[in-house]
Amino acid sequence: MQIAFNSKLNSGCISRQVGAVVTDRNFSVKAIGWNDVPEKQLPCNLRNIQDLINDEVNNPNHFSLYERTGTVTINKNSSLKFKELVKSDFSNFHKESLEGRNCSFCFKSHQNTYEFEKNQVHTRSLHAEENAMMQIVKYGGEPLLGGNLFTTASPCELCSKKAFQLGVKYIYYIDPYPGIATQHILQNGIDKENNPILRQFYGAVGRTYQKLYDPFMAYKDELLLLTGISPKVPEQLKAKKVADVLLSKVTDDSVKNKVKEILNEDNSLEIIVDLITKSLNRNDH
Ligand SMILES: Nc1ccn([C@H]2C[C@H](O)[C@@H](COP(=O)(O)O)O2)c(=O)n1
Repeated sequence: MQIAFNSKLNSGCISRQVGAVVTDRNFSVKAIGWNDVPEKQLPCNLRNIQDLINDEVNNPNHFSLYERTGTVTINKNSSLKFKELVKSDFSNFHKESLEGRNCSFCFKSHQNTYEFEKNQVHTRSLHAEENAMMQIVKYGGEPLLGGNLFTTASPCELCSKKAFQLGVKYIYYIDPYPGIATQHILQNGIDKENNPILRQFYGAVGRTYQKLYDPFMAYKDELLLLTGISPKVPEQLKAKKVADVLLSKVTDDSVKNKVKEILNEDNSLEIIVDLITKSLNRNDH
């Protein structure tokens, strides 16, 4: 879920940022997605309303033909230009109030208001879940049959249908997204055992995850500081290392055999050190 949580930050949606991850049944990540416009369209957060409503348009291709020239039907006999409606909404806009920040706008909110509708299809973005699932269609990958969908917002009806169709088994979400997806789609299988299982995620995510799992130093170093315990070279190994040096220098077979015999003793290191010390003392005289 942390991957889904992080990926939502890539979203250019100014209404809500959502992140999603799809995995196979073994939780091996197969694709990641976030809600955003189709590739090579301009995300909402980068569009400037002034490019649409000012008569001197700087970037006309930042806005769709509909936004620039389309009309909203008011009733059978009358319609109003979308752009004029937006213009009227922004008639009191003073860019100074944003202190240099970009003034974008949410097409879905405006269009729905003008139509007196609540049509989520008007969102310019693909949903995070569908974007994740479509990565596999776009770039290739493995089927999601029996797999998992992690999403920071529960799936809408459209994404639920797609997850159902792909045979996703478990859907984990953080925030409930309004709608009838669960009762109407996810629980609607003829054989109930084929229904995807929707589970609200519990556990640490975001900054909490970071705080909980990010050690302030390597835990083994912290343990060393607290307990003073660290691995020690066994005495026998030390003896062997010293003996190896001795054996590489000595040519006399009887001395070599003596060294090998000493190595079999429990206190071999002590004996070797003792012998070397005695030999050094002898040389002193
Ligand atoms: N399960 C969901 C729910 C919403 N969204 C995205 C689509 C839109 O970009 C934005 C819409 O949010 P709202 O309905 O709050 O405006 O969130 C999404 O990707 N996945």
